Formats: sequence, C-alpha cells, structure tokens
Amino acid sequence: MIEVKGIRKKFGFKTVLDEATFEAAKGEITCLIGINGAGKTTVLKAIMGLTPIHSGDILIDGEKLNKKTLEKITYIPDTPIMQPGMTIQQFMEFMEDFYPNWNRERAFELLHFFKLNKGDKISSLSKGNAAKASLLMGLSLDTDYLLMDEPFSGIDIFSREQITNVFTSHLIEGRGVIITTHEIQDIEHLIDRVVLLENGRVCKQFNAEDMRISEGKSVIDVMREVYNA
Ligand SMILES: Nc1ncnc2c1ncn2[C@@H]1O[C@H](COP(=O)(O)OP(=O)(O)OP(=O)(O)O)[C@@H](O)[C@H]1O
Repeated sequence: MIEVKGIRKKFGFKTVLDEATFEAAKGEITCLIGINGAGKTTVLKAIMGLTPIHSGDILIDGEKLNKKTLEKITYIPDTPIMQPGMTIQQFMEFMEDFYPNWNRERAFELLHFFKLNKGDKISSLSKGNAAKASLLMGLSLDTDYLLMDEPFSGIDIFSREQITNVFTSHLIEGRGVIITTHEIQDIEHLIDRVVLLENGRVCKQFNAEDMRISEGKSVIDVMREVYNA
C-alpha cells in the first residue's frame, strides 16, 4: 500500500500540494485526475523522493521512504528518458546491467506485445513507439508498484489501445499502479480508485465500481460535477 498522508509542497510562495491525502493499494489501479497544474506530477515525484515535501508523510507498505522502499517502485515519467543514440536492444542491455530486478523474459514479451523492432534507434522512434519503449523499460523491472505519468499523452488511438491492453494483461497483474491521465475515457473501465485533485488538494476520492453501482455515475460524470465542466 502507498499511503500519502497530508503532504504539503511549495514552490517559492506557491502551494502546489496542500494536505494531499490518499492511498493506493497493491493489485489496484488508482487514477490521479486533475486539470493542468493541479499537482499530479508533483505527487508522483514526491512518492519517488524526487522532490522534497514540506510536511506530511509518505509510507510504502508502512515504511517511510528509504532505499529499500524506493526499490519497490518504478516511475515512468511522461517524457521518456532513454539514450537517443542507443537501439532499443542496447538500452534493454543497459537496463539489464544496471538493474538487478530487470526481468528479461518480460522485456522480450513486451517487445512482441508492442510490436517494437529491437534494432531501431531510440532517436528514430515515433512518439507512440518511444512511449511504448519507455513503458517496456519500466514494466520490465520487477517492482510492486508502478507510477505512470500521462502514458497516453500525444499518442494515436491504436497505440493508446495497445497500451491500454497492457493494463488487462498479466504484465501488470498484482502490482499497485498509480496513473495520471487526461484521457480518462481510454481507461475508465480499468480504474479501481479515483483521486480528484484540485489546486493541490484531494477534493474527492472514490471507488469507480462502487460509484457506478450506488450512484449510477461514471468517472467522467463525477469529474463534471466536481470541476463544474
Ligand atoms: N520545478 C518547479 N518550479 C516551480 N513550479 C513548479 C515546478 N514544478 C511544478 N511547478 C508548479 O506546480 C504546480 C503543479 O505542477 P504539476 O506538474 O504537478 O501539475 P500537473 O497536475 O501534473 O499538471 P499537467 O496536467 O499539466 O501535467 C504547477 O502550478 C506548476 O507550475
């Protein structure tokens, strides 16, 4: 379980996270939603210890962030970070050398799943294929939790479908996923928990299935209510 407890974060005088509190369980997909600048990426970076928080706590399986807890999490940022001069295969080998928890079998499975060509240079990849390659690198690490920032950003509908299919496959099963996206319609049917952020505050959180059953509302219906859109 990832527990985010009342975290506050300021950049200069601007408060970007204001007592944000939510939990993301293992085996569930938790979707962080909010308009541009709501604080979604900052939350993910705070969970990874990449940006210091001013107060509050972040616990991973009950423990405060430390080297061991960070090894349980993979962060896939919205802009792929891969060596442009390398081919996909060379970068996979680099990952294997660098990370003891690299799962080579899963990496090759993902290569086929995404129909990527391992001889292609990273710099030559289209935006969609670069996003898939980045996902491949992240998903091939054996970790309990995955943080994915905007995996669908700027990607065509077919690639989005392919990426969505990963969520229903054994490649993610059992892990805890926190995803941020503006493309809710693509993954609405897959989401377990929804956390709505507004100006750095969690303004509503709910279980997507319970919401559908008890109030007959989709995630988009709730978003319309909350954001008055
Ligand atoms: N390094 C930084 N220095 C100053 N302000 C920052 C920095 N990083 C983020 N911010 C500000 O913090 C706020 C939250 O940014 P964040 O990137 O977390 O939002 P977001 O919800 O992920 O937005 P988007 O949907 O556009 O990706 C924004 O107002 C942003 O301008």
